[in-house]
Amino acid sequence: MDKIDKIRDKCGVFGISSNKPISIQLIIEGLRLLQHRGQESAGISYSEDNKISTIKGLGLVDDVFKDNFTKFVKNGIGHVRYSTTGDSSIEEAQPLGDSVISVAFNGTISNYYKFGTFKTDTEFIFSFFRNRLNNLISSAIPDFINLADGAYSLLILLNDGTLLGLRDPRGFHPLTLGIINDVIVFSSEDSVIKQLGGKVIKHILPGELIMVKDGEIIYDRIIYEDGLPYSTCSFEYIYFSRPDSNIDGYSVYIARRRLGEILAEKHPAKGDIVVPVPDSSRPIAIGFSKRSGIPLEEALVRTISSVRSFIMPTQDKRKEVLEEKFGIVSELVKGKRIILIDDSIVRGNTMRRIASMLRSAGAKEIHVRIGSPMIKYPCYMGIDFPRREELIAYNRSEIEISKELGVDSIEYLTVEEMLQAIGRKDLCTACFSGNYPLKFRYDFKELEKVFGK
Ligand SMILES: O=P(O)(O)OC[C@H]1O[C@H](OP(=O)(O)OP(=O)(O)O)[C@H](O)[C@@H]1O
Ligand SMILES: NC(=O)CC[C@H](N)C(=O)O
Ligand code: SF4
Ligand SMILES: [Mg+2]
Repeated sequence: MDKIDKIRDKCGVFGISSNKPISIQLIIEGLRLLQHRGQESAGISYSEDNKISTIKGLGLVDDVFKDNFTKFVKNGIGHVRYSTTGDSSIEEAQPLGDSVISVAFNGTISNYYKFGTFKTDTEFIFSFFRNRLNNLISSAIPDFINLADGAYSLLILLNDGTLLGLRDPRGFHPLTLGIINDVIVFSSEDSVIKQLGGKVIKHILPGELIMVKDGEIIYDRIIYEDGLPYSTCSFEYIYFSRPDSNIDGYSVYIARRRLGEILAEKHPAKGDIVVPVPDSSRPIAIGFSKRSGIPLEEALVRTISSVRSFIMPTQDKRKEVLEEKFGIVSELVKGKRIILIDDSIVRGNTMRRIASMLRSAGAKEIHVRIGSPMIKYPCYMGIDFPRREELIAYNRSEIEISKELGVDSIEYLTVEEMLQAIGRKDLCTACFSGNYPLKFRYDFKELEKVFGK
């Protein structure tokens, strides 16, 4: 696999705990609805007769688990992965564990490489807890929180059926607790719980540990508090999460629409139509159109529904997806001044492709407006932007980027405007600002080497 070109997404976790055996299809369904968070591998661990079994495979949830796969279990965890450490091999897929303990997590342990030779940060988590099972709550988890830096929305399954859910003290990525027909569930995103006919009990707080077993909550406490605010990933609002999700009480859809409104106010453009780059930027374009009064037209049509280009593992694959991903309604763009809206630009693959499609279809002018700030720095907290050189905004001005992309103008939001739009100030902005809300200090050259080799 081409590591140099890799920019990867984050993962999705889903866990269940029931007082009577239920079909494992509930976990599969949960993972399917979280597929947008990881398309590299899918897996499930469940406990039965005091023993954990794990089934996992490479590919999409439907490639790994067929419709007729049945099994009745009380407690289990599932995972869809995009690797931020190691490879995308089956050995490194999650859940990762043995017959006694299994772990599934979303995030990146930024300092895992300091604790030994581990292929992935997940392997570090597994080995950390494997030898400390007797004192899990009293010392192992507090010790882990003290030692580990970075992001983790973590599920741990034990052979006796106990299921633990833990969110890191900065709350980088979401983790939600809910109930679906008497079954307690953990899910990366709350929209999935609602879609499956359940109720959200709570957004798990930073540093909060919840323990459930056989459908009952047996422990729920904030076990680590240092008085520092959340540093939730702003990218969850901009791109990763589903628009119908709510993170810590803030709606993703409304945040995206506001990003578009503020974009129109602070970075207006003269144009005939506003065109979103499907899918994630749609609510941003709606906000832009509403605030500017310029009509929205879906001149770009997404032709394959299930694939996100940015999270494909190699540059070739991303280009392949992009070649097939968009169709264009030429009649809408011919001779027109287009205001083209996307949520973010990472490498510029998408924008390059679309700009050339619009030109070929006869667009007169292309003005790009982006619903987030320029991505200039790597991420070591759950998404892999391993090398600065890959990022189109690294060491380039807006004018240079517009030339590089072949568009007439480009403007991004500032960090302040983005925070104002989302309505939260307590967000991580490291990939935009270079301010890393990590516990320890690092030599960033070393991190680039470890994560971006
Ligand atoms: O600059 P790039 O490296 O091309 O990455 C940025 C693009 O990737 C994402 O879309 P993606 O196709 O992953 O998913 P989406 O359909 O949900 O927008 C994002 O929404 C941008 O369109
Ligand atoms: N995207 C993620 O959350 C990845 C989880 C973990 N760091 C892995 O590499 O598997
Ligand atoms: S650096 Fe960017 S992508 Fe990474 S956690 Fe922070 S906001 Fe999210
Ligand atoms: Mg997109």
